[in-house]
Amino acid sequence: MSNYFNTLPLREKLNQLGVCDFMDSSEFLDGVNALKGKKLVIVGCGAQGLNQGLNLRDSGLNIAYALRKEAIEGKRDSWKNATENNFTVGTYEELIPEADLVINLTPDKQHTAVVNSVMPFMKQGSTLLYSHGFNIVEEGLPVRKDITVIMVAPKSPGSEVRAEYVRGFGVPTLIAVHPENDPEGKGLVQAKAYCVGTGGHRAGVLKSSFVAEVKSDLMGEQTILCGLLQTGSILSFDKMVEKGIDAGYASKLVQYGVEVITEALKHGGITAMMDRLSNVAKIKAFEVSEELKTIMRPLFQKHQDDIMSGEFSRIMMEDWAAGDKNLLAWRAATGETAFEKTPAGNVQIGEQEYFDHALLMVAFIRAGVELAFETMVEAGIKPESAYYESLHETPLIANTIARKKLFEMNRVISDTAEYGCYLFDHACKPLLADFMTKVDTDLIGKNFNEGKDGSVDNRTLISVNEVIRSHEVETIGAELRKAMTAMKSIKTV
Ligand SMILES: NC(=O)C1=CN([C@@H]2O[C@H](COP(=O)(O)OP(=O)(O)OC[C@H]3O[C@@H](n4cnc5c(N)ncnc54)[C@H](OP(=O)(O)O)[C@@H]3O)[C@@H](O)[C@H]2O)C=CC1
Ligand SMILES: CC(=O)[C@](C)(O)C(=O)O
Ligand SMILES: [Mg+2]
Ligand SMILES: [Mg+2]
Repeated sequence: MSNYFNTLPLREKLNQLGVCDFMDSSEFLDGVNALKGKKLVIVGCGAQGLNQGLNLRDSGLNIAYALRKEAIEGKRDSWKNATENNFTVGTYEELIPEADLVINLTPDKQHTAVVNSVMPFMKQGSTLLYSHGFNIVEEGLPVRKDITVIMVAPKSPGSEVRAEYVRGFGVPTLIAVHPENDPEGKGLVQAKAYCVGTGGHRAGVLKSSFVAEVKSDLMGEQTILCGLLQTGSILSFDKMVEKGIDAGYASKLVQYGVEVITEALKHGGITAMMDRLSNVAKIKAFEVSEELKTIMRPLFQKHQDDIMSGEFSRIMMEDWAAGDKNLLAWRAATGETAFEKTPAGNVQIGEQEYFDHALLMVAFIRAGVELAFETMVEAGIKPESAYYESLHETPLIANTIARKKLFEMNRVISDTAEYGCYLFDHACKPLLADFMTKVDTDLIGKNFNEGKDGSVDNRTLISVNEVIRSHEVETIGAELRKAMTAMKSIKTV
């Protein structure tokens, strides 16, 4: 086995990175019919496994879970997830031979072992489905040639795949067929039907490639979605406490603020988020985010470079071989941060206050979304894919932080995302050290508008608005949000 992407000539690399066709809703009129009556067996019942299974069953499909023997015998959480939700549970031997579709929702680090143990039981002409392309692209696992290999990748944490479906919406999703494994030409039809089953077609679907999904998903999760939300949360909290702001207030402002602030982003892009600030605050947040973009751009580019070259995968797989030594140590260290250990205070914070008292967080989010988008597009990822991966998924990740802080985010996201999140956080904090020495409570903790008469220079404001609104993430976002007619507002505070 070897990194599939690195075996491709440059032309083919760019070709596969650039596969990205927005699929019109008329492409999904056949609903789940292509999979109706088929036996769908999900291997793994964790963040994606459970939540996709609940959606698929509600969409009328026949779902069962094949779990490893130790999970069944040990009544592990995956067994509890499946049985408490009244799903049929069995072993590979019991369920895989009858399966028309085997859905591999185990951790990426286990994929080679899992697929090699499941494949011998898979019947001729069955299909293997992934929700992330790591095993195929970064490890190059060869799959039996009679098996169709497809991907349906929700651009969302597992918990929100379910939450948005229950709201009558869904999450943006990338679908793909592995060019090396589509012997009967049925991959796309099955991927579309599965995507309808998860509700993804209500939010937006891109016909993508395994390569494009991996190289964008790793970038989004390591930078804006998890890495910068972690770094920004910790730095914002620590600064407020350093400056004497009540720790309970600081904890609540950060924990719930990231959700409130990004809910505006979800509905109206960076423009809508920035418009929630007063004119004088918007100009300040713009200036701060421009400075943050300058400081962090090289780090975003390094993450994308390491993802493209395979260097990220190499170092992460070294940690797999070391029994997740770093992942577990970094997870424990995150749990020891003051932010994680300080409960949100029993204090009332109004929805607008989350904006007026947290310009720094608004600036972090604008800078991170734009940098992730720009860096992905520069690397050959198409704007539509970059939008889903940088802007739209940020509020979905923020929903997990609002529930139980960074603990919940790092629990729900994949171990792959969690590992990349910590890598970014460890590099970003020192990068921002000088910048943070200049930050005071006007930017985080207190009302920026206090003591100001609100006057601004018109030409400056006009110019700031123009820069914000003309960014490509805003123009492509406005287009893609037109298709999100079922998007619902969530109750944030
Ligand atoms: N988490 C997310 O939000 C997203 C994840 N993905 C992708 O979805 C896939 C699943 O990730 P995620 O849902 O986070 O995974 P989780 O870690 O949440 O769940 C993994 C599941 O696999 C089982 N499992 C673990 N090791 C093995 C093994 N060796 N053999 C068989 N089963 C095993 C676990 O159960 P037990 O240990 O009890 O056996 C658990 O049920 C990954 O490819 C990931 O990249 C894609 C988009 C988002
Ligand atoms: C939730 C998601 O989309 C991630 C961050 O890519 C993941 O968990 O791997
Ligand atoms: Mg992702
Ligand atoms: Mg991921």
